[in-house]
Amino acid sequence: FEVPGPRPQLDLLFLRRFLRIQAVLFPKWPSPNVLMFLTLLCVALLEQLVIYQVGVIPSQYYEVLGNKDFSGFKTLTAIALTLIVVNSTLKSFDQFICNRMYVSWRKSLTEYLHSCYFQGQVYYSLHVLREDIDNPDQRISQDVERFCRQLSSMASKLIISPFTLAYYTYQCFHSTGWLGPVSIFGYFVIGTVVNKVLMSPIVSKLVQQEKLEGDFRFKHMQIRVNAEPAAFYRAGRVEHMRTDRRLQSLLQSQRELIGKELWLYIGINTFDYLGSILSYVVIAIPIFSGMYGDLSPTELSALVSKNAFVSIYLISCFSQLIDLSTTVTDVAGYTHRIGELQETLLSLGRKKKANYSEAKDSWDLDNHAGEDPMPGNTAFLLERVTLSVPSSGKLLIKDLSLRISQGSSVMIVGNTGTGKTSLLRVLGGLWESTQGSVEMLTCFGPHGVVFLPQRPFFTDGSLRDQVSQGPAARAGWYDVLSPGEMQRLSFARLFYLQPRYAVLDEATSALTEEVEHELYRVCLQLGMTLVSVGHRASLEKFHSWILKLHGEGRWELTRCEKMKQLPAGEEC
Ligand SMILES: Nc1ncnc2c1ncn2[C@@H]1O[C@H](COP(=O)(O)OP(=O)(O)OP(=O)(O)O)[C@@H](O)[C@H]1O
Repeated sequence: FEVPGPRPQLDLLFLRRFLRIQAVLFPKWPSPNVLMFLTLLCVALLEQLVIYQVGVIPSQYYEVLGNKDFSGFKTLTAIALTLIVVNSTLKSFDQFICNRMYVSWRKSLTEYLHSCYFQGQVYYSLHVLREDIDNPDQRISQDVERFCRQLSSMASKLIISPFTLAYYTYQCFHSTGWLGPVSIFGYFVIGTVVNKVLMSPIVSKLVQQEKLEGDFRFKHMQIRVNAEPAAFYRAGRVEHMRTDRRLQSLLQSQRELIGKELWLYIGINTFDYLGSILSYVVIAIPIFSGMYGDLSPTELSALVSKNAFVSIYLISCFSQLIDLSTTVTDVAGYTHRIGELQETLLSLGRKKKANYSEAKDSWDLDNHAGEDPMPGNTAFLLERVTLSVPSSGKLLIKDLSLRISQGSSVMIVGNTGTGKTSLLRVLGGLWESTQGSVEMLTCFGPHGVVFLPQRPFFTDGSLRDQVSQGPAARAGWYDVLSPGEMQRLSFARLFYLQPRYAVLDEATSALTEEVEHELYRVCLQLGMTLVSVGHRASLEKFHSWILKLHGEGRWELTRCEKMKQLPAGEEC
């Protein structure tokens, strides 16, 4: 397995992708996400103020207890209890805002990706024509979820760190001189460099593991969707083996990831424990250099306690940042996967926009009684079109010129794999022609063209939705209806929409000849012009032209003499 493109790492590409995602999470001022982030910043700052107060309480206890001051002890205890209540309330709010932010980020990022994914037919190009982006569905659902969860879990620590670092550096400088902050900063720089080296291989491993996770899930989905044919073929044993094989490679990748993480954990834990010793070394230096020679033992222990808190806290601020390394590697891995998807979606979207007008693409089902937005009686105009299979380059049709106008129905025939459906894909804007121009001069939907693909499309929704909205909740229409029933339902949709042009790709293959005849008759009576792909010769009489594809680019267009004349007065 190789991740396509550059190996995902903690590099400039990561930074660029991360910033691009941030622009989606924080689109403008004042968006709810920005406001939530600022609230989090305020709560985290307040929290730090209280933590500082709580932190210096032990040193005050030393003083009060050393002087046997009972009333001071009572006051101090009351203050400590109040501070603890305030602190825990603020901490809980901090967690609450982080969780809300996670949901809000997930909403923004997923909705953004959805808008790119469903725009034009980008989802089609992504799944059918692009092989470099694995499991886009998993990236949108699972990777975005984990990215937002991990990012929100480190949000409050990250936003507060510049403030706490600045404050405690000043405090540390105040009590230990320049030696304290300089040695702590030096320690942090070394820690970061070591961690960066340990983190990079984890990021690329994580990206690979997520791909294998997606492949494993996809295998289960394949079996779920094709449960019936698989059961007829008795495919259980083979599928069991194949699914287990995917599981094994996923588990192997997880083991390797854990192995690489071990070194990172060793790094993090070593720096954590070194940090706790470092704080006492930093305090010891002014003591041994005789700076506090005139203090009594009680005063000295109060001072040591206060200084220890300041430098321990400064070190712990840095340690917390180093502890975030594992979260950062996760975030970086997901950033690369989401970033790759975003880049591909945007480039596909731009390409689609350049080739196709959005106005022709969308139709509003509730308002289809209005004016025809594209008058004229030609639906498609093909000029010297050459068509090849995008992935293999196999030539299907060469130099085809064709005008499909109202009243001149065309039937496309030819052997298996000669490119009949591919020609419809070009008409529908799913594929691009290799040469020549394809113009669609009408819109999709009730006033223009409706496509009935070879596999009818049903989604969640009521029966009424299936007919009226076509391509809109009851799950499992595919499980409930027989192929023939699905084809009949597709025609119900066609008769409901009554478009001027209907493109039918073997739309009656599962029906009897009588029913097929009846359905085609109704189509003509409703004034539809048909572009059909079919194998039965009995269909020819419903068309004025026959386009025969011979494969390898050759084709033949003939006029059909058998065009059926509908008896006058025949009602549908
Ligand atoms: N997404 C794809 N990727 C690669 N090759 C494809 C793709 N879709 C179709 N092809 C290939 O293009 C050729 C033409 O396919 P097409 O679906 O147009 O055939 P057809 O004439 O409609 O066949 P049938 O009568 O079986 O429906 C076939 O060889 C097919 O394998």
